[in-house]
Amino acid sequence: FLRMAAATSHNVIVSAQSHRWNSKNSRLDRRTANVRLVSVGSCCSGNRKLGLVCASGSQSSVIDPVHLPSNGKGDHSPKKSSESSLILIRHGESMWNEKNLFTGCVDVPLTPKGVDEAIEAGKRICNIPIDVIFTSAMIRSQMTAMLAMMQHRRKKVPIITHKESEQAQSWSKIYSEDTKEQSIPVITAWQLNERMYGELQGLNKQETADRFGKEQVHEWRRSYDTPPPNGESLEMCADRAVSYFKDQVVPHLTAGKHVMVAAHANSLRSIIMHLDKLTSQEVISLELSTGIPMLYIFKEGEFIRRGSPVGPSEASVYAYTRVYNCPGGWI
Ligand SMILES: O=C(O)[C@H](O)COP(=O)(O)O
Repeated sequence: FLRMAAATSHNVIVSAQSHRWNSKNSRLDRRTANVRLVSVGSCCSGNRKLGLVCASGSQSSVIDPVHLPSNGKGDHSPKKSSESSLILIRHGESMWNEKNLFTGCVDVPLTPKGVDEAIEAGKRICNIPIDVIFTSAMIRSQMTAMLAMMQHRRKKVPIITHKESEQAQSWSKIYSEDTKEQSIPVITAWQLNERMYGELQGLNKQETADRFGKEQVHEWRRSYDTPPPNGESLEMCADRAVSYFKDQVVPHLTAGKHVMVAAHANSLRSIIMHLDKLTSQEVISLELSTGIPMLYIFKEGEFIRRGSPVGPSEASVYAYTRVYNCPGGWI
């Protein structure tokens, strides 16, 4: 089956436990089978999943240089990847998500469940290289980024950079190159904040639907160009979030840096709409779950979607799947 799948120019991912991985690997002729065998397990939770995922599309070479498989000539030197990874993650459940309140630009923290979601997300991305982190100016996205990074295998310290004034910049200076090397800059940006929900902020979503009608509230929440009362439409949110992404995030990817962006449902929907070239109709069905990391590979100016990492792979090639969230959207 693997040879047939590979012969039909499909990239095939076989996710199996490491001992099965080795047995399959010994039987396969790696030169003919464009097959990626990964052992999907969690570096932390210990649970392992068996499954076969056929993924067509280009093979990612974003491999952690620490674990590079030898190329058969005894050469273990890290292969410089011509690709960068981009991780997008919506914050974990917030205290107003739990109460089903419209949050928008109100700055509320995570719930304990949201903390757990951020930690779980960190386990799933703990082997994916990250050189710089972007968050919104809101605590729920910053908490998510920090908690996720606590799980990262490299154990680098994420440090929020302060450039709001010359004094803030000078007073937060790090005077050791080694320490800087062991840090990851976290850049906070209001442009990545959640869309401003106007007069809906603080209202209960169900009560609002009862009052204004389900269709009207769905249009406010999911349409591209209909703003909530005195709030931002997705289009208005995209004007700031996508512009910031292009001007500030993409240059890091172009320079070969690996980036994580922790933000919000709608600021990320606007960015994903841009990355996936979704129409204003298609974006209506795009829903993002809290705390689920999404991986893109940036190569030669293009973004290749890789879905949500199902877990760190011991073979350090990242098992990823296109995970659908019914109905219609994906996470
Ligand atoms: O701002 C909020 O209420 C949530 O973060 C997202 O809300 P939505 O799912 O209604 O867009």
